[in-house]
Amino acid sequence: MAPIKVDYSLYLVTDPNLVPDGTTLEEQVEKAIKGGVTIVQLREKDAETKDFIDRAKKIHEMTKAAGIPLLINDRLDVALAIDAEGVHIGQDDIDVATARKLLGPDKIIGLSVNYVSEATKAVEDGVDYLGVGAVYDTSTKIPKQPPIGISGLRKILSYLSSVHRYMPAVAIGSINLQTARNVLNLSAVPSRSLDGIAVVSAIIASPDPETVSRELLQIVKEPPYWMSVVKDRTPPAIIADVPTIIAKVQETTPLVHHLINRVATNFAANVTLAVGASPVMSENIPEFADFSSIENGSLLVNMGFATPEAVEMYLAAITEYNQRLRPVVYDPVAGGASTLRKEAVKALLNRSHFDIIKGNEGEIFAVAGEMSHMRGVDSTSSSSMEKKVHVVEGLATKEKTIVVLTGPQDIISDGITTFVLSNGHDYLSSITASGCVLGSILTACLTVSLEDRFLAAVAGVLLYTIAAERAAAQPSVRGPGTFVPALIDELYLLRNMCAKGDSSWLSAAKVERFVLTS
Ligand SMILES: Nc1ncnc2c1ncn2[C@@H]1O[C@H](COP(=O)(O)OP(=O)(O)O)[C@@H](O)[C@H]1O
Ligand SMILES: Cc1ncsc1CCOP(=O)(O)O
Ligand SMILES: [Mg+2]
Repeated sequence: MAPIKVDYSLYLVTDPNLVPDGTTLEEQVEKAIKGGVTIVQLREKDAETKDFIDRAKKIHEMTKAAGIPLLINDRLDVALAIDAEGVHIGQDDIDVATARKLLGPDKIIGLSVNYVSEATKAVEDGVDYLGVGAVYDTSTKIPKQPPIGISGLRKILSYLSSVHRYMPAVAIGSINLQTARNVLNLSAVPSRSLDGIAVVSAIIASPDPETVSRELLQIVKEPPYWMSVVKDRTPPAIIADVPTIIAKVQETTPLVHHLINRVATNFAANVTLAVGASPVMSENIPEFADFSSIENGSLLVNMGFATPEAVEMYLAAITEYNQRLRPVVYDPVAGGASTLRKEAVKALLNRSHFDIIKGNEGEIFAVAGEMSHMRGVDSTSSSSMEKKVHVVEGLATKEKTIVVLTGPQDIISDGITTFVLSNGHDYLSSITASGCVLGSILTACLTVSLEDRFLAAVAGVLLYTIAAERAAAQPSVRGPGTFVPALIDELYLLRNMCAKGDSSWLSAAKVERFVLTS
């Protein structure tokens, strides 16, 4: 068993093929150590033994001076030759028992695992830590296994949370400044999270390993960025704060970057303007970095046209917004309607953090991995309210997000507090994109209420559904065709009333708190 309490927070893995021109591996490692890496693994797949030992001795001088462990990848002879603090071995390398026999009880032995079965055996064999992954596609070695994604990480952490003794675990596989937060926070399960991240090219290939290391270490040490303090909530307390949110949208005109289907585009742009926000529809990957850098900007991912190319485009945008901690809303349109869309939902969940996930019953059930009944974009299931709330709360807890399940009654939950809202009008189920445009409004409200996403969701749904009721009551409205323009008008009128401090329209709100009894 490793004798020392090892800090696995920022685990540098070297790769001689990634060193930028004009510098050396030794220089990159030295800068990374200055930047705060907490453990180093020297990996030399092609070096001659003598060269490997010479390099290992140099690097060991650096790590000893910094008081951090040096592990040798796979080669026990090299580890013994320089008296390294331990080794890291793969599934196809020397077995753990033999390594332990050769190295003794005081050296660190780490093992690469992808699956719970491998982790189970590793625990039985008495390794000191697990290297889990590749989480994402990795360019630093030919993957023997497909990437395991966030879901694969969660499976292993769930298993480790049940193990009698604490087993440290680090994740590896394309972890960098864009993906580190998601990997650390989305993989966490109750009572267990990663002990650190293993990083290769993001540091070794960097022109500034010291700064990158420092920024990565800061991400590892910071609290989960979307943890909002969840106070106990009652409908009157929340409704009282709704006008502030709607007035702030008008005051600040948040930019809502839409990735949205062609059916809904124009309607969504006009609804976004009607509530006082500013829409931009762009599927142009090269401009996502610019858009996600805009202050007061946010992203709506509407999966209406879920082609494989579109999914890649969604992921490109989500990565940019996640990295900049800008809000992202996900509308898994028709998420349960086809095998391709079910796969798309999994792919997006595996790599993204969403601040709100909004959909009809079939879509939310599909995202939650429940049996989903859909016909095209429409939900054809009608589960009990208890069942729907159970699914919504479970999804909100698992994805650390706000879930909005829409229908004749809307359900909003952060996993702890759940509201059922009963406003709206039948015409909303007679027009297309009625759910899509709610996504635009939710995104606008979220942008001005990042510290309280639950409130943002309640504000958006109430604004939309009460506007729908008022629009339907207009004498000019005789059916869906005259309803849509009246709805846009009502959204515009209600946000102006809020801007003038008049929230009398909220007296129509029908909001109940729902507490599961089982
Ligand atoms: N039968 C209904 N009566 C009142 N409001 C409804 C009804 N069906 C849907 N809505 C409202 O319409 C909006 C879109 O919901 P939904 O139709 O479930 O979305 P989607 O169009 O994505 O399937 C929600 O705000 C919801 O409250
Ligand atoms: C009809 C249709 N087809 C692909 S996207 C879309 C619009 C769906 O809108 P909503 O989810 O609001 O019903
Ligand atoms: Mg929809």
